[in-house]
Amino acid sequence: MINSVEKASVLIEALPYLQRFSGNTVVIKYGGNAMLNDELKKNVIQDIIFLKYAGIRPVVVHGGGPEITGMLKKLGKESSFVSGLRVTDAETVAIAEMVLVGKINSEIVKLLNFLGAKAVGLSGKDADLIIAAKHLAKVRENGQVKEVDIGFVGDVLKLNTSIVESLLDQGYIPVISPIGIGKDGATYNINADYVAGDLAAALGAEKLALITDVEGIYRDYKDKSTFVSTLSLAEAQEMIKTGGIDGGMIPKVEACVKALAAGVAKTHIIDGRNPHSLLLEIFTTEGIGTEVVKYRRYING
Ligand SMILES: Nc1ncnc2c1ncn2[C@@H]1O[C@H](COP(=O)(O)OP(=O)(O)O)[C@@H](O)[C@H]1O
Ligand SMILES: CC(=O)N[C@@H](CCC(=O)OP(=O)(O)O)C(=O)O
Repeated sequence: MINSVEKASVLIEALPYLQRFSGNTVVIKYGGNAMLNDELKKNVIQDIIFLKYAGIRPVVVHGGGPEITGMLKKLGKESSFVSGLRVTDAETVAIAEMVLVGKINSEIVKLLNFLGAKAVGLSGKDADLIIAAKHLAKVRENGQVKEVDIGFVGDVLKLNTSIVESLLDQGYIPVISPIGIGKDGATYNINADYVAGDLAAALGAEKLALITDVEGIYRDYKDKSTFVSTLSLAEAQEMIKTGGIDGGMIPKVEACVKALAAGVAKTHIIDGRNPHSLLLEIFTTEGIGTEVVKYRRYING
């Protein structure tokens, strides 16, 4: 148990961060792998509500990859991924939309409201929030990059952020599903990390936090002693090139790169399996995940 002096020092440690971030927008990507049990879900939701009551403007983009995979399996469809992205045929995009918008979004909104916030769920189709274009996956083969068609997988072409800004101005927490609408009228399945990165850039957010199910980034994923707490943009890009970062971590790091390039001050990859990791990353000096920053010497907050 910590004593009262220690308790007070924990609160005081948060003061400069509260002063600095109050009034700023923070985009939080809540990944499907960090939603696997109710207790952890509650912790993440409480952290988001804490941010709101600390004067921060949180925007939530959620994933749900494991639930989509589970539903496809129930329907007799196997999932496959290319460079961390789901191969998405017409049937799969309909199921992904159903799971993301119909199930996961409404559950997050319910929990936020139940635990004391005012949240509003949005699909990328609402108010044309996410206009998408077909994404071609990039595959590295013998040192060459090849583009592969993986179906109804989208890139963010344009974000109409005014609906998000209006909701924030009225005190709501927007909760966004990574489903986009194409100019061709087709529905696109977009990796939630990309939506979060683009949204952080478009909103001029202070921070982008990606909540997942690993401690952060490892230089060598197989060797847990190689955990990195701070990574520069250039180092992260080099790790993607050399294959040090692969699978589901690729879209995360690419999202960080995009947000940083657009002026977002810091991006964080955080382990949602650790209770209250979001608060610890934002309001304590050491943090607990990996921060990806423009330059390594950026150490202030
Ligand atoms: N260098 C790396 N450091 C950490 N994780 C990595 C690395 N390279 C690949 N990964 C993989 O990325 C995964 C996280 O992505 P993903 O499973 O898609 O998460 P989410 O569902 O939260 O978006 C990790 O569980 C790990 O398997
Ligand atoms: C194109 C693509 O891969 N879309 C993702 C969308 C959900 C997502 O991003 O969920 P996580 O964040 O939990 O991985 C998918 O179908 O799984």
